[in-house]
Parts: sequence; C-alpha cells; structure tokens
Amino acid sequence: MADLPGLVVTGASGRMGQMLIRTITSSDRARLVGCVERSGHDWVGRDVGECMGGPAMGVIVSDDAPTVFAKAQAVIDFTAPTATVEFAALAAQAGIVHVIGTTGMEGDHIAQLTPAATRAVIVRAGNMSLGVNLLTRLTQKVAAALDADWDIEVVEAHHRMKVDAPSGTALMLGEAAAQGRGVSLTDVRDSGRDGITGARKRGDIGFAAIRGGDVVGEHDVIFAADGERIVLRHLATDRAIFARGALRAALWGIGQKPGEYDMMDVLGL
Ligand SMILES: NC(=O)c1ccc[n+]([C@@H]2O[C@H](COP(=O)([O-])OP(=O)(O)OC[C@H]3O[C@@H](n4cnc5c(N)ncnc54)[C@H](O)[C@@H]3O)[C@@H](O)[C@H]2O)c1
Ligand SMILES: O=C(O)C1=N[C@H](C(=O)O)CCC1
Repeated sequence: MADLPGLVVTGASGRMGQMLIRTITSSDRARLVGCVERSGHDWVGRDVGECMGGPAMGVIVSDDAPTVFAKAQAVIDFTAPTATVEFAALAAQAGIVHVIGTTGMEGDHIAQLTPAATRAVIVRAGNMSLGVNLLTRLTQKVAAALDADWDIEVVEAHHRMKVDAPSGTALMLGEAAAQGRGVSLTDVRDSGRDGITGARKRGDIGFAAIRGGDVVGEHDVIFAADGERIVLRHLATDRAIFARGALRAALWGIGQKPGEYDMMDVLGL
C-alpha cells in the first residue's frame, strides 16, 4: 500500500473534490496522501473522511499546499483559475504531476502554466471523461468531412452552480470542430447571442449555454444544413466519469517527461 503513488486533491470540499477523494480511496492503484482547501475554509484542520460525513481517513485537510505537495507524486486540481495557476507553480517546485480539470481559464491563465510545464508534467482538459474525448475526435472528423454549408452549433447544459460559460467541454468541442475545418476558433467563435444579432455568419461556430437544477453535463454538437441535421451528443449522469479520467491521467503522468498534455495523450486517441 505504501508503494502506491501518493495523490493530493485540491478543492477537497467541492463537488469534484469529494468525488475525487472517493475515487482515489476506493482504488487499488493509488493512495490519498493529502487534501487542500482554501485558507479560512471550515474543513481546514479536520479529517477529510469526517468532513465528508463518514469515518476518519487519516488525512487532515490543509491550506498549506507546498507542504502537502512535498509528500505526493501528483496533485489533482478541480478548483478555480487563479488557484490553479498558483498550484501549477507549486507543483513544478515540488516536481509532481499536475492534473488540471479546472475550466474557465482565460489566455493569461493558460500562458502562466507554460513555465511550470518546463519542470513538471501538466495534464489539462476541459473534460476528463472517455466519452467526451471520443466525441471530441468524432467532432473533428465530421467537421473535416463537411463544408461550411453545414452550420456548427455547440449546445451545453449544466447545473445551476456552474460559474463559467461556455463550458470547458463546449470549448474543447468547438476547438475540435474548428481544427477539422482548418480554421482558428478565435476567428469564428459566436457566443452569447442576444437581441438583434443579424443572420448567422457562414462558417461561424456558435455556442449556447443552459444552466439549471443538478444537470451534471450535457453537450450536443449540431451540424445543420438545408434539409438535414447531424447531432453528436454526450450525456453525463455521474461525476465519477471525470474523477476516473483524472485518476488515470495522474497515474499516466507519473512516467512522462515535463510538458503540457491533454486527455487525448492519456487515452491515446
Ligand atoms: N475537466 C473536467 O472533467 C471537469 C469536470 C467537472 C468539473 N470541472 C471543473 O472543475 C472545477 C470545480 O468544479 P466543482 O463543481 O467541483 O466546483 P466547486 O465550487 O464545488 O469546488 C471548487 C472547490 O475549489 C475550492 N477552492 C477554490 N479556491 C481554492 C484555493 N485557492 N485553494 C484550495 N481550494 C480552493 C473551493 O473552496 C471549492 O471547494 C470547475 O472549474 C469545473 O468546471 C471540470
Ligand atoms: O460541473 C462542471 O462545472 C463541469 N465542468 C466541465 C466543463 O466546464 O465542461 C465538465 C463538465 C462538468
């Protein structure tokens, strides 16, 4: 047991944090060696198992990331963009794998990961599930096979607490569609239509976001032409799919050279 790779979970009390802790502690391929929460959070200083309403796990939630990272081989991080940028520098200092599930990262956040990736392995994806990563490849292939007579729209739905839009997954799918078409998403992205928007511009890739209830995550990629429509769909009903993917990414990353990777690399897609 002591030789299994030691993993840390940041954002331990979050929806994904708790799912990751359950996934790691029920796996026979890794062990949980630390949990991090933000300073001032009421879980800090307490046993994480008891915080989650179960028996003690012997892991005390900490707000001292450098000390916790020093005991681990990898950190799995589903928190928020500014926190993730800080964790990337700390993971690089500790020389451990950084698996990033955090979405809503803007260009300047992503640019700040580059120096960390010269010293450590970073695996980042807007969606860590096998199904969505397969759908991403399919989207790229379908987009490559069709011309701009086929309008591409990405429609996503998530729970009422989600803070970023379009979702990281929707952006991944949009990037794949743009890549298939041989264009840059920045040039063709059309998000947040409202009011008199004018007719749809040929070649644009549109995004629409629905927020409500406890929806785990739903994505449609629509290819709409005159007289016919193709819809590629992924429905997530359990956050365990993201946690399983993240655990797989952490274990895969432990043997790799420093650099930036994604789930396509991990899954060999
Ligand atoms: N890539 C994927 O497969 C995938 C899947 C699900 C969610 N997500 C993303 O993961 C992120 C978290 O989602 P969630 O639903 O768990 O959110 P959440 O709000 O439930 O959890 C976020 C947690 O991060 C903690 N946190 C924030 N700043 C921190 C800091 N500086 N130090 C330590 N902890 C800190 C918060 O206290 C909270 O517990 C979001 O960006 C979401 O979009 C990605
Ligand atoms: O619950 C969330 O938040 C999710 N975020 C990711 C995204 O932005 O695509 C993955 C799905 C769930």
